[in-house]
Amino acid sequence: MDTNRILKIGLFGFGCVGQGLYDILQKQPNLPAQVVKICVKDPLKERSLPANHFTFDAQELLNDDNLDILVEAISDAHDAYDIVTTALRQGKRVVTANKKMVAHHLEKLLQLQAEYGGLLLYEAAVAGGIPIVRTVEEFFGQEPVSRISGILNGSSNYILSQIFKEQKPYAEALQEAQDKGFAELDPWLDVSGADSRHKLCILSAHAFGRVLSPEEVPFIGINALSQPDWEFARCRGAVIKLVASLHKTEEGKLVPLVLPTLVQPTDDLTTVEQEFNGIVVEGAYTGLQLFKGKGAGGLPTGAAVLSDIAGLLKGYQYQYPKLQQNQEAAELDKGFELEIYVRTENASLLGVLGLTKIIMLQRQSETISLVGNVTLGALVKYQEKLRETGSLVMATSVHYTGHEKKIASPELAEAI
Ligand SMILES: NC(=O)C1=CN([C@@H]2O[C@H](COP(=O)(O)OP(=O)(O)OC[C@H]3O[C@@H](n4cnc5c(N)ncnc54)[C@H](OP(=O)(O)O)[C@@H]3O)[C@@H](O)[C@H]2O)C=CC1
Ligand SMILES: N[C@@H](CC=O)C(=O)O
Repeated sequence: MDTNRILKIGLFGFGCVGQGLYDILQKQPNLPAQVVKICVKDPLKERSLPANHFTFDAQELLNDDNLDILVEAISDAHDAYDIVTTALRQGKRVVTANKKMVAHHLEKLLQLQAEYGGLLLYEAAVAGGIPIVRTVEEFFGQEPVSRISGILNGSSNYILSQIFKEQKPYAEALQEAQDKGFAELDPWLDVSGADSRHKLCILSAHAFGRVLSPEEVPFIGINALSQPDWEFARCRGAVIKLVASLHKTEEGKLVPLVLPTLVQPTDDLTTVEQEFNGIVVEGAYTGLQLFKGKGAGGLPTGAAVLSDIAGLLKGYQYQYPKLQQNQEAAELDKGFELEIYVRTENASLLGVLGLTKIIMLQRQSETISLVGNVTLGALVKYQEKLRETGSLVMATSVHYTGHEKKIASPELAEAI
């Protein structure tokens, strides 16, 4: 960071990410940046720093004109929105880690920056320490991208690794993800796939020039998985990963999805384990590239925040080149078909999903499992019902292509 005076930072939140940033700044005293004041919520909580470092009043930081940059790293997306929009209305420079807030309010955040001259960066909001936002924004700014897909939630990936590799029960693996600071305060966001969907929406604006609303992205999480699903994966010689994917069809329409997905040993994502994230970007000229790194945790995420701080100091701002290029927002391809594995106790749901090319796998008392093709439109429409009924929808391939009738294993296949 090249500045001739100490940069004064006002920090909101002193949990995993806030503390991560603070610790990095302590580890590198040569950095000309200092956290001057920290705003937190709970006055009764024990802190690792003396009390005079903290305030419980957000206005104290928002009204302090001596602060150069505000860093927002709190767990509450509503309060984060209030803090960030207030700061942007004051024309301030802000870094946020809050993907839920950015995904739900990107249009507004862009408008406020244009209107009041403030700046907002959010590298930490997507894939922790992997510099994917800036890579997509900068490197892929001019090159058409046809697909961006991968593992965007460290907690889910950690849990799946623990279940597959260490044979740990789900609840124990989730508790570990929470203890290690990977999980959200409300871990439903992680295990339901909602957090991955938020990150996919953010990447969409940079990679495809389309501000996707989270409501447009169907999501099913790893919380829907149970024993027969692991068995199905094993029979197919695959592992299960939570994959978020956005690709462009030949007609130029978009297909966004967040689903547990069968990943084969030959697929790039198979090497992405524990809290790591892995993102495959397919560019028109560069072809496929895999970006892999720590997707959660205090230090990797704190490092992403630090890089945004340094970026702001140098006057860096997102240009959203794809948003500038796209005059008309790309439509979603609601008719796009993909092959899925479904397990449900709600037979009527199978009817409304409009599945085609069905292969019945198993019927055990109330539980039915089958493989068939479904459209994106049906998943968007019935995702809530699927979640409510504890049904699982899992993509049978990361490539979403082959609709070929492949029987999972002779012992599972009851009838065709
Ligand atoms: N953990 C991770 O690996 C990553 C997290 N993120 C995102 O970063 C943000 C922070 O996550 P994380 O550090 O894990 O969360 P934690 O739950 O560890 O910490 C949250 C912090 O926010 C504070 N806080 C909550 N509400 C308020 C409020 N209204 N005003 C002031 N402070 C408040 C809490 O205060 P108190 O201490 O008093 O409870 C706490 O210090 C979230 O948006 C998360 O999604 C992004 C990438 C990775
Ligand atoms: N809870 C998130 C934290 C980083 O974004 C995750 O597990 O990926």
